[in-house]
This record gives sequence, structure tokens and C-alpha cells, in this order.
Amino acid sequence: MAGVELQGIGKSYGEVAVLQGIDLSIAAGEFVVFVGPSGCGKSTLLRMIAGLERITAGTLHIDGQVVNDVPPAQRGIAMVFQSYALYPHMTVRENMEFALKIARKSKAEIAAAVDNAARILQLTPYLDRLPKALSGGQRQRVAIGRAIVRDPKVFLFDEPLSNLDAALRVATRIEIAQLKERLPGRTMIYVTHDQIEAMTLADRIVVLNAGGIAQVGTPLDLYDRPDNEFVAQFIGSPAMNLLPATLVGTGATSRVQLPGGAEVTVPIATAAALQGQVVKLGVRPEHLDFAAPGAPALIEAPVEVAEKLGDVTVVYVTMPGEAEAVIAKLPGTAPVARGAVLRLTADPARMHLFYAGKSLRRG
Ligand SMILES: Nc1ncnc2c1ncn2[C@@H]1O[C@H](COP(=O)(O)OP(=O)(O)OP(=O)(O)O)[C@@H](O)[C@H]1O
Repeated sequence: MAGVELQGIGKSYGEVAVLQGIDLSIAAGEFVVFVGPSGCGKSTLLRMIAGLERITAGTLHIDGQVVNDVPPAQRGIAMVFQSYALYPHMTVRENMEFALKIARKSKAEIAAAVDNAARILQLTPYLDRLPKALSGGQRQRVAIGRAIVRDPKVFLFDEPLSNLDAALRVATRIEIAQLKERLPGRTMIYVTHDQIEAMTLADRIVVLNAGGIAQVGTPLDLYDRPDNEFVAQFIGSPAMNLLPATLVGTGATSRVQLPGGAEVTVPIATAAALQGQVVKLGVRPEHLDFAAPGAPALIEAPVEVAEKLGDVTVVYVTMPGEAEAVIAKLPGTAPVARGAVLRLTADPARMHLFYAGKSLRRG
């Protein structure tokens, strides 16, 4: 059982800092997912934990030991890459045996480890095949098998599903989720830019942005209580609507007014000093719904685009004077036609308020 502790971790290439001041404590047995936009440093951070990239600032502990200068092979980690990197001329069994042979393990030990990994990954029928005779998903399972046989303390995954087509991605994602159950106590750190992978696999998600941590939390924490506008818009699809509004009432609850005149009271406490300030009212597309006839609407605007997906209809409406469309995810095949004026509202308890980019937390 090994925890991973990052203290003030930074990475610079020459003058250019790509990561700065990363503090993160990953408990033994935890499944942590790093997400963030392209170029935010997810892979770099994972590669520093693996020892494939030099750490230029801070201290990295694995299992209580400082490992900044410990070579990858001695860190007790195993890494699974996006490109499976299997040896093409070796069978599945030989691919999985390879690291153990190098480590001069006994024949019996090697056979037991490979058979166990093959069983966990349902690869037993394929042990004598060459990689070219496997599907992409099976190849990725062999790559995971090579990591499992080494019985590492920490598994590192770098976008392991991104080369797979949509159906295989789902199947392999479910396998990785099961792996967590079958290998209890192993710490897993997983990099992805796929929100669904992050939301479904993670015990905790680390959202990275611009070289730093934007927020760390359980998937539902990030969805329900984003700390800032970046996380609010990064987690959830389509992204949360952020409507510019004026704070017209402060206190235990807050009253905001949209430019069109609509007002809403949200159960979020704000300080009197913020009276009259411009805030952003955050409303998730899936929380918008038709306003009852006669009841006040938060948004009243014509439909620009309606995407009928069968289970939901995603509607884009533009409020007068606003550049950005408001997106609503309406249930079923709602009868919405281009140009029709929609009256939408949402439960104030599900709304968010942001000031200067930061969340004004619920009181
Ligand atoms: N060898 C290098 N020299 C200079 N800059 C580098 C080097 N390697 C990576 N970078 C920069 O570091 C930043 C982080 O890269 P990294 O690959 O970690 O991002 P990422 O979040 O994994 O992105 P993606 O999702 O696109 O893979 C990027 O801006 C990248 O251009």
C-alpha cells in the first residue's frame, strides 16, 4: 500500500514553467484522475511521478520515501500508455513475462503472475497469440497485464483508452473500473481528457489548469460545488451557462437581476459589500426547463438551434444583447422549433453564483 505525496511540485523547461506549486496528497488505494485542457501539464505531472521526467521543484514521496532522484524501475510503479507499446514479435504471454524475466524471477513465480493477470483481464484464451491478432481493446488489456504482473504499489495510466473506438472505450473503461475492485489497495493515477472516464473511474478528480490545480474533489463535489468558473465550465457537458447578472440583494440569500430584467433569489449568502456588483449566475443546461405558463421565466429568447438527440433536445437560445448562446438540455423530444420563443427557468437551489471568477459558496 503506497500513498503518493506531492509537495510544491513544479516543472520548467528552461525559462518556461509548465507546472507550479502542485500540492496533492493521494492516499494508498485511492483512484485519482488528472483532467484538464490540452497542454495544462497532466502528462508531465504523471511522467514526473513515474520518473520519466525530471522534477524541477518540490518533493515527491511514494510510500513515505522521497523519490525525486530514484530511477523509474525502483519507484514501485508501473505505467500504461496510450500506445500499448507491446513487443510485436512476442506472444501475449511473452509480453507479460518480459519484465519478470528481466527481474530474474523464478519460472513458477512468473507463470503464477501471468496466469493471475490473464484471469483478471480475461486474457487467458489469448495467451499464445501475437498482438497483431488482437483487437485494440485486447491489446490495451495486455498492456495493463504487463503492469499487473509486476505487482506495483502504484499504477499510472496515461490516456489508456484514447486509441480505442467509442464502443471499446466503454468496455475497457468498465474493465478498468473492475480492476480497482480486483486489485484492492493499489493506488491508481489516471490521466484523461475524457470527462466520462474521469467522472466514472475517480475516487477524486484533480482538475488542472494553466500549470496549477483548479480544484480537487470527488466527481459529484466538482459537479455540485465547483470552486471557480473554470471548473464549473470544465465539468459537465454541455458546459454550465454563466449569465452576467447584477447582485441587487445580499444577505443570507442573494437576489440577482439579468440584463433583460428577470430576477431570481438564490439560496447563497453574499456580503453587503457586493451589492450592485456584476456576478455570474451559473445554471447547468440540464437544470433548465420550461417555465410554467404565467410563472416568471429566467430566460425568454428565441431558439437558434435545436439538436434532437432522442432522449434529450439540446437547445441554443440567445438573449437580446448577449453574444453567447444559453444552452438548455430539455427532456425528451421537446417540441422546439427554430425561431420559437422559449421561456425557461431552473430551480434556484441548483444555481451557482460567481464573483471575480470564484464561487460564492452556498450558505
Ligand atoms: N520537452 C518539452 N519542452 C518544452 N515544453 C514542453 C516539453 N514537453 C511538454 N512541454 C509543454 O508542457 C506543457 C504541458 O504538456 P503536457 O503534455 O503535460 O500537457 P497535457 O495536459 O498532458 O496535454 P494533452 O492533453 O494535450 O496531452 C505543454 O504546454 C507543452 O507544450
